[in-house]
Amino acid sequence: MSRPSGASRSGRRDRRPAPRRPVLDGARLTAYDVLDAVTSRAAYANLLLPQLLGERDLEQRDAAFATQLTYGTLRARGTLDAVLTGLVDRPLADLDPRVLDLLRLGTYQLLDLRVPAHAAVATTVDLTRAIVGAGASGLVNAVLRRVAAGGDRARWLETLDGEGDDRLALATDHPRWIVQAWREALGDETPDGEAELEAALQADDAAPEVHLVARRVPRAELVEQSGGRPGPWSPYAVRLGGGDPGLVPAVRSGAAAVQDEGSQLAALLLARAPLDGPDAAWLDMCAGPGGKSGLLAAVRPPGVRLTAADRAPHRAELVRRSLRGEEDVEVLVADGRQPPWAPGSFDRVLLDAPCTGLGALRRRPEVRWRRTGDDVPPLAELQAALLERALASVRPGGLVAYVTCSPHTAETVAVVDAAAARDDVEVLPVAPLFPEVPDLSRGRYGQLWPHRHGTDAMFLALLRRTR
Ligand SMILES: C[S@@+](CC[C@H](N)C(=O)[O-])C[C@H]1O[C@@H](n2cnc3c(N)ncnc32)[C@H](O)[C@@H]1O
Repeated sequence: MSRPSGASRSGRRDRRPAPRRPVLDGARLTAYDVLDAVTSRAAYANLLLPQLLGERDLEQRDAAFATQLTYGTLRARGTLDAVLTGLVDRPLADLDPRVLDLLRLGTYQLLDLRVPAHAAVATTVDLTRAIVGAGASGLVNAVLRRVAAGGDRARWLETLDGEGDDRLALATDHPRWIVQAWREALGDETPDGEAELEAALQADDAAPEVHLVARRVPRAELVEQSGGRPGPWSPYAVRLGGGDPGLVPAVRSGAAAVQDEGSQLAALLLARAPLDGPDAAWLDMCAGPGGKSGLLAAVRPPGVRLTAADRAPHRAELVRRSLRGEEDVEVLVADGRQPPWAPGSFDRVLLDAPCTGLGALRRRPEVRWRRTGDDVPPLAELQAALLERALASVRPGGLVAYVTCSPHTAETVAVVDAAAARDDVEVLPVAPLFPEVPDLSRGRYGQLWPHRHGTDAMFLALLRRTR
């Protein structure tokens, strides 16, 4: 995987004549540029990295290495910082942020990749000299040599000597508060306790498969076009082993799209639930960017009108694009807490609530360190307010599906339990609607997990307004 500095053929800076400077390694430079953007302007690696890889024309092998470096370094930040803390003579927060990112990049290679120590150190020192200056490169050289002398991750974990959740947090690259949130979320449904907790945490560290949704194309045709295989749970899902989904004809035409199979089940929850009485008006209350609306539009029975709303105008615009070509749909820019529609207007409402997104940690390597436990209470308050309005938006007897891409108890069970305590609300168990999906029950609700289902950790709940 590694390449000595000087062997790179790619990256704009590589091609510049630099007689007295080392030729920079394109993969490592790209990884550094993403780390720097994540640190300095809160960029999202999953959006920026593909853009840079496209612009820089890296060879496939280098692009794969850049991806591994970027995602691995971002995910492992807690462990890397724990190692570095003991080796730098000042608080890490007092370092030049560029130097800290370079130290993390080098340390990740030493701990987790089979990059020879001399290559990991030398290439990081070269990068530091070019990006920050010669003074900083001395510090990076000295610190990385000490990291290398401490051995790989397993040896460093012994040295750091954490116990219980601290050990688990370091070993699986999660902040401690997320370890605790996962333990609580797995709770009583966990047959093998700690072993499953560790499996759940480790699953956040593996690259997810790409899933497609066959909206307006038979799934068998999408399987053939994409070379994928049918997803096990959603009748519309195709799981790809590899390849660029953008090249699949049905994706290009809009008849199919990229969508996690768990998100497909969340939309199907609303569509599948049995309903007495009229069934003509559906609402997707927090619809942007329109993934679930797209599937709802495709699977609704004839005669159902779909309204999709989002507070953010640019997100509503994405919903419009996702619903292009669909008839009998309406897209609104609206705050679900103060909706423009009259109470009781809908037969079914999907509330895919804004949440921490902790259920999609596989896709966003930096999110686990960007989020903190303090983010949860204000979101839970917003979720409760939106759920109250969602219940007011359905007619008596109407259904509300409450879903989040987070398994955190405060955003899921606690929000729905509080609403279900009302005497005009009834909980409908989720698992019987998906008999094909094993280990779905979280009490009366449903919980998908990457380690169990190969999906994002979507939470699913179904409520009926009784009067
Ligand atoms: C989890 S995302 C929805 C994802 C979407 N259902 C999909 O499948 O593509 C939550 C959305 O809620 C929107 N949102 C946040 N607060 C809102 C509010 N008060 N009213 C309506 N939408 C809101 C956000 O703009 C965001 O697009």
